[in-house]
Amino acid sequence: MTGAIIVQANPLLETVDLAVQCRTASGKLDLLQGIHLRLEAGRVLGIVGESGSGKSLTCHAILGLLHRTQMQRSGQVRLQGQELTNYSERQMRRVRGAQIGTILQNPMNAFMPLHTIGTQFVQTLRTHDGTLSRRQALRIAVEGLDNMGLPHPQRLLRQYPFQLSGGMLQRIMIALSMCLKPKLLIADEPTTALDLVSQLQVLRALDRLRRECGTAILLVSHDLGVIAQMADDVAVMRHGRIVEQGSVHQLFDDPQHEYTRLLLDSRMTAYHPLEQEQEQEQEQEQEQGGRRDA
Ligand SMILES: Nc1ncnc2c1ncn2[C@@H]1O[C@H](COP(=O)(O)OP(=O)(O)OP(=O)(O)O)[C@@H](O)[C@H]1O
Repeated sequence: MTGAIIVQANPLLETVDLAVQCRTASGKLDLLQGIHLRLEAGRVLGIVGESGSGKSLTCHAILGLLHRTQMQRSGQVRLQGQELTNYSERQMRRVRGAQIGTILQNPMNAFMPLHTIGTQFVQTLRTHDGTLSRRQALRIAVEGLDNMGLPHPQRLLRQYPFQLSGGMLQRIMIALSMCLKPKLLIADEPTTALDLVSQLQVLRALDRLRRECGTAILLVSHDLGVIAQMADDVAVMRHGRIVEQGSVHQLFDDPQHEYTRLLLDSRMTAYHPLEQEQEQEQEQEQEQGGRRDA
C-alpha cells in the first residue's frame, strides 16, 4: 500500500478560482482573487482574516448575493457537484432556502420586525415543505426550539424579535436550521455581537447541527478562539486572497505564512479591556496599600 492521498470526487462545497471584481468610475477593482475552498459534509471550515480581507464577500459570492450592477463574479462554486454559477436567480433562491442556510452577525436582520417568531418559523417551514399544515409546522417549531434547549417554546413563538436577545434569536435561527437540515450552513460572525454565555450556547448549537444533521459549516470569524474550538480546517484571508489553508492543528501549531503568525501573535497580545481595567485597579490598590504602610 503506497501513501496515496484519497481526495473525494465531489466535496459538498467547492470553489475554484472564485473571484469578485467591483466596477468603479476609474475601472475594475479586484476584491477577491483565486479563492479555492473545499468543504466536506459534517465538517467545519473556518475563514479568518483582518477586517476588510474579504471574508463576508466570499460568503456572498458563494450564495450569489452580490450586487448585480456593481460586482462581477468569476470562477466556480459547486455544491455537491452542481455548478451554482450557472443557476438563475430563481434557482439560487431555491438553493438558498433548501440546501444552504445562513446565520449572520446581526440576527435581528434575519427576522421581520412586525411578525412574531412563530409566524416566521411556520412560514419558512411551510415554504420548505408545501405539504405541511400550519398546525404540523407549529408542532415542528415547538419541538425544534425545545430540542435546542430554548425555554418555553410556546411563549417564544408568540414573541416579536425585538422582545428577545441577540443570543436567543441566533439560537432560534439555528433551531430553524435544524428543522430544515441544510447541507451547508454559512455562518458569518455568528457570535460577534453576543456576550460570552450566549456565544458558548450558539457554538454548542452549531456543533449539534453539524453532528446530528451532518451539516457542513462555513464559519467566518475574526475570533481565533472560536475557530480553534469549532473548525476542522482553516483558510486565512488577506487583501481578498487566501494566504494559507490547512487543518486547524497545522495552522495553529505550525503556521507557514508570516501573516498567519502575525494573526496568532496579535491574539496573544490582544487588548482585553476587562483585564486591563482589573490590572489598573490592582495597581491602584497596591499603591494605596504602599502609602498606608509608609
Ligand atoms: N458593496 C461593496 N462595494 C464596494 N466594495 C465592497 C463592497 N462590499 C465589500 N467591499 C470591499 O471588499 C473588501 C472585503 O470586504 P468584506 O466585507 O468581505 O471584508 P471582511 O473580511 O468580511 O471584513 P469584516 O471582518 O470587517 O466584516 C473590503 O475592501 C470592502 O471595502
